[in-house]
Amino acid sequence: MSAEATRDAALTAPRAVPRVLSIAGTDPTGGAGIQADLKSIAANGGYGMAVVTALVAQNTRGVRSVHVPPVAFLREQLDAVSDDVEIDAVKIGMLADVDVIAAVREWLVRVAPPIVVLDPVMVATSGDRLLRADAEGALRELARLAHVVTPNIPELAILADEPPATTWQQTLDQAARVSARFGVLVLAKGGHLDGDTAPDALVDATGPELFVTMYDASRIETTNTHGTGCSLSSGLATRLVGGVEPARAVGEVKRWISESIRGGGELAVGGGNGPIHHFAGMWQRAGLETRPTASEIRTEWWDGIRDVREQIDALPFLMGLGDGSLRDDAFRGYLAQDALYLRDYARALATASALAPTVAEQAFWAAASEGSITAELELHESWLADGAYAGTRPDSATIGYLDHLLARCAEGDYDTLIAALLPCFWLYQDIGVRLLPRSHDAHPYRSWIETYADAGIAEMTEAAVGFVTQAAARADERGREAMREAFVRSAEHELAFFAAPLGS
Ligand SMILES: Nc1ncnc2c1ncn2[C@@H]1O[C@H](COP(=O)(O)OP(=O)(O)O)[C@@H](O)[C@H]1O
Ligand SMILES: Cc1ncc(COP(=O)(O)O)c(N)n1
Repeated sequence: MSAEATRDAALTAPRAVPRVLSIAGTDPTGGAGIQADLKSIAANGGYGMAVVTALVAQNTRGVRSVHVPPVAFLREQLDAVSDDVEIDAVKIGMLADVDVIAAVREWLVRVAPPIVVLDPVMVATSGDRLLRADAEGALRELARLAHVVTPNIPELAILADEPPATTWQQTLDQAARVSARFGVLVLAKGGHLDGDTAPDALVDATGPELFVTMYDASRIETTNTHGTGCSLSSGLATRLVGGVEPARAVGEVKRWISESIRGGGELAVGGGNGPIHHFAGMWQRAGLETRPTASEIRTEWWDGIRDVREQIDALPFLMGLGDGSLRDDAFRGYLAQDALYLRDYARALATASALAPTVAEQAFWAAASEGSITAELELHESWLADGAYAGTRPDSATIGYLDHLLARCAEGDYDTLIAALLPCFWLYQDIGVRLLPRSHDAHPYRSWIETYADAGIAEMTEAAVGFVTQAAARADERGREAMREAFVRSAEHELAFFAAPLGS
């Protein structure tokens, strides 16, 4: 892509996380108002912000009192947000009185946010007033500045300045009149009608043609409906960002509110009309698990086998290998076992290649398998050419290690298999690099040490560590634990393998 095309794409693509401002009243029990809005915005994928219009002493049983701070302070809050943050959408809830409405109106005209959803809050579920009766006319006029209004049946009646609808058809007709009169989309909510459905309809009578999109949902038998209207409108504002078709955004938010109403019972908050569970579906689908990064796993796993590494270093075999004092027959006996090991290790590497999810990994494990066989052949040619070890049978350490690897192959789980394959790369490369300073021209095991201290081996080890730890970072907790166990077991087998030639 050219630089211009990249920039154009960045300008036209929806911002990944919409910034959504709620202008509303409070609910200290967290189920309605601003507290519900912030949860809804987050649950629908947005970054939530909040300007408080009124402080409401309320709970799930009802409203106790309302405190409206000075309007000048409301203006300061609104400007503090818009002077700093580019706002993608605004949801407006409780406005309390005419002065608050006037301040919000002036700000809306000046700032012109791209999306405005107005929930014409008038009366709480408990029946308490949240808008002074003398402010209804001002709220009606504010509807002209919104893109979508989300009235329930009593609120729709007040917007229409008519008696409340008693049937769903009357509701739709009334919504069409409000839509045409104020030039706004109306999401009419049938939640307050009797019956076993909770139908909603998006009504657009702003042009010459009438468009009605119906959303049928079965009514959920519950008393946990505190804050449904607040939640629906703020979730909708969030989902409208980025030019999403309103009919589609309503469908999405409706499915979300239904699962959140259904999950409300789990919360058991308060003794009245309880809140909905804004994250019920999300928590169920994704869980609450956190995941470590690949580099954290790298450190944790390496530290986790510190004692095994220290025990390997302390083995007489390793000490003799380092200072060159190791007896020749012990070393050749070890190599004969290693040659047996490498043939099956190569098969396990080939299985990892066959199971690999990406071509890069497939190629990597195939190359490692080939390298392993080549190493086996070279061992025979250089150290074991005299045939003295030709009939060697695998000892119990070799059998134990290979059984572990071949069992992981048989399971067919790529992640645990590559975790089991890793210690052979990592421990040998580490030992090679640490023994290298002790090698010299006359050192009897110089070629062995230099093989494992080689830059090519370091590169392959780095790649293997990368593939394994990235797979572990992607895995869920159980999968990651199974990988770690397979890795530790292989490291322990390496210890037994190094201990075997000298009988520990
Ligand atoms: N018992 C219920 N079962 C299913 N959906 C419901 C139920 N109660 C409300 N809803 C839905 O929740 C949303 C908010 O509706 P409503 O309760 O009418 O708003 P408000 O809180 O403004 O009165 C609507 O989509 C409505 O259909
Ligand atoms: C501050 C505030 N705003 C709105 C509502 C309405 O709640 P509901 O969504 O249940 O109608 C409320 N109870 N409190």
